[in-house]
Amino acid sequence: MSEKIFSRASGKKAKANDFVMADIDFAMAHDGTSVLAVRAFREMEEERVWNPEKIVIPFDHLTPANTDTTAALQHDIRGWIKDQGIKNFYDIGEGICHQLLPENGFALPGKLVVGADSHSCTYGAFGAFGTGVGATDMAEIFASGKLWFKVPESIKITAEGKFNKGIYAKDLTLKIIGTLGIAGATYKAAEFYGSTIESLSISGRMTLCNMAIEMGAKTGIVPPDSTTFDFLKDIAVEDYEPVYADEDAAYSKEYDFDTNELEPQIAIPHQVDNVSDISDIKPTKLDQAFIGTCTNGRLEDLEVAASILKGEKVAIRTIVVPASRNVLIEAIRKGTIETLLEAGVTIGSPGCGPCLGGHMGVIGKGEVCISTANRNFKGRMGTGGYIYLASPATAAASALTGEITDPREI
Ligand SMILES: CC(C)[C@H](C(=O)O)[C@@H](O)C(=O)O
Ligand code: SF4
Repeated sequence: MSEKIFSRASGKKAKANDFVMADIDFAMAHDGTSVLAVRAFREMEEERVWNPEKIVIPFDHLTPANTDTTAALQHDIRGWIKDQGIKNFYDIGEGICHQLLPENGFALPGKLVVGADSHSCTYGAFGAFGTGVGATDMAEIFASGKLWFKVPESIKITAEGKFNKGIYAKDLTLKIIGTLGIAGATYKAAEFYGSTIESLSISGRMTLCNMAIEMGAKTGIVPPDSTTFDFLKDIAVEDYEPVYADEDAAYSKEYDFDTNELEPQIAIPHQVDNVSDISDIKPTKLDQAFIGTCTNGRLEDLEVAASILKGEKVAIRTIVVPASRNVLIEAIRKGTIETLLEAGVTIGSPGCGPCLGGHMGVIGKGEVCISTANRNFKGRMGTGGYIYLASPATAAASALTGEITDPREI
């Protein structure tokens, strides 16, 4: 799939390990990285972006601004965006970049979608080649619409079977990363196949592809099917042509997972591949639960949490941050937010929230948080804190008891 996408984007037959200069279909930078990309763009003495229609800028990481420094930087970028005529600008409260690009039809099958954020691999859920680059590379894209790539080799990950009750895409994702390791897929494109993958909703596929970078992958890709096309029906911003791997496509490695007996999975601090079945986890007291992020802040995730918390009261600080304004509105319409509020949950404004420790739920020294995010690095949510990663169901069940709890036992 990757060779086909790069062949189209570079205008010549691209094979794994070739170096190509590729045309970017859509480019994204957020409030954090746009500051650095625009600085580099100015240093390069560039004046106009190559195509304002192709650039998408969501403000999500530190929004609403947490300090006067952040506010001033955001003010400057808003001016630049206006000046450049960039219409696809999503200001505070609209949501997380990796939620907004899909919701607004920029993540499309067969496209090359590049973001100045490591989790841009999320767009692979739609059969795009989605990948993250540094801010200076993004400045080059802003200027020319092109960037060089080494075409990655591909690995094939097949998951067969049906989840039992209480098991979700996040559990499969953590299982895969725990098995391959944080460097298990370095610079590879991970293609996902099998009955489990086919049965995943768009939301579940996004959870899976979102974390491809956590095993070092350049991207994760799910072949587009009717689930994908239904989702994109009225929202795709332009025409697209899906690509599929050939029957005899070469993979540098293949992995098989049986999901019939999968248990809830937990990633233990401070590494994402330090993954364990929940039944092997020692009793662990918690100070906070956080449900949100580009990994698990969608409507489905909030609904799973609400179904567990309905009519109950949380035992610890519990923060829910919807991934976008649309998610929040839908969750209000369906009564999900009311259920969560009645259970004692704190709702944050759509965006990254405390995911990377900037605001809205940072944890203190020695504190322990169960989180639905994608990273549990040391200090990420606050110096001296401990982060356990899990599904929204496990996080909600744990919020009720105040310790890591199997959602199948609630
Ligand atoms: C701030 C940004 C550069 C960073 C990333 O690229 O991933 C952030 O989104 C994260 O999740 O750590
Ligand atoms: S929600 Fe977290 S992982 Fe996702 S883009 Fe924001 S900071 Fe990065």
